[in-house]
Amino acid sequence: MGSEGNNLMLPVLDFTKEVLKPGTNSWSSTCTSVRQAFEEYGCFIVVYDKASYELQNGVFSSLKELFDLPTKTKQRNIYEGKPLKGYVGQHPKIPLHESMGIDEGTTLEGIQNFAQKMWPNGNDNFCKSLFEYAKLVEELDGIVARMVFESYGVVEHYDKYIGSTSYLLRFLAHKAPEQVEPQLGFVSHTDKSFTTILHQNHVNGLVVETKDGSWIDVDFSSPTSFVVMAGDALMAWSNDRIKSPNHKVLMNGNEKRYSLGLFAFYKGLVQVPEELIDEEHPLQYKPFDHLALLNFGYSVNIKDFCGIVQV
Ligand SMILES: O=C(O)CCC(=O)C(=O)O
Ligand SMILES: [Fe+2]
Repeated sequence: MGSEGNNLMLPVLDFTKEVLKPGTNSWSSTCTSVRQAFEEYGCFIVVYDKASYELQNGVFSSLKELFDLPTKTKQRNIYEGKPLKGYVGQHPKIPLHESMGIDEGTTLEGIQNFAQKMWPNGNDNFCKSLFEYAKLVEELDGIVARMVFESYGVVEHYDKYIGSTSYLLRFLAHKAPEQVEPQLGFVSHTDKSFTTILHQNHVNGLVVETKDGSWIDVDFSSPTSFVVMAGDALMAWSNDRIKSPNHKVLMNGNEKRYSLGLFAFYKGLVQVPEELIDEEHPLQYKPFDHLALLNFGYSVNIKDFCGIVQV
């Protein structure tokens, strides 16, 4: 099912058990692996077993229920100036794709407001599953962020990150293609987030571009697998040590794919830490307002927004 028939794989990092305790040996070695994976691929797979079987089932049956609603109902979730939030579907260029998002998607209030729009009589199961899921993934994002900061020797950035980050929770559905050949589900792009954490049902489809232009089919069909991806804001923060990878969705086979993305946005100025500027790595980005980057246009290059032209 390879997009290019290659055998490339993303690194797989184990985030279960004692790895999650700062100060242990496994924590320190995982911090190093996180940094290496980010610098080499811009993303990696994490094995994270906090979500029970019941929760997984609850989340994916809620997503099915959501996308089975009439288009008119789904269109009630409008853009309102927040990229990634408004309903997208029946787009002629990507006919298999549908998506919609919840701003402040890790808060019960955000999830309930969204559910109210979709189901005016309420939907407790949806709210309960999605809130529990969002909290677990938010926690995972915090662990990854702490590991990144620690691996670059700036662990003191962690508290500020946790206090200043807001999350957009995005739901995606991709229909199975009618053709035998793989079909584009979602166009190639980089994320504008600091980090994005993706999860899916058992149907693969995510493809990620490597530095040398090959494409990796990402197998994260196991219920305990998550993809952690660097967005443009992490690329800028790291002064280009980490590159936000191009990625897209290619659909194959005859099953529908449901996926979720948790997008972290920093409410305030993102600035390259002094520790990451040296002769080998001259400053590449001016301090920038992350939410302004998002509103600047989803397809713009971050270098046109806040990049420093090297002379
Ligand atoms: O569905 C996926 O796995 C990827 C979705 C994605 O790239 C996005 O929402 O930005
Ligand atoms: Fe993406």
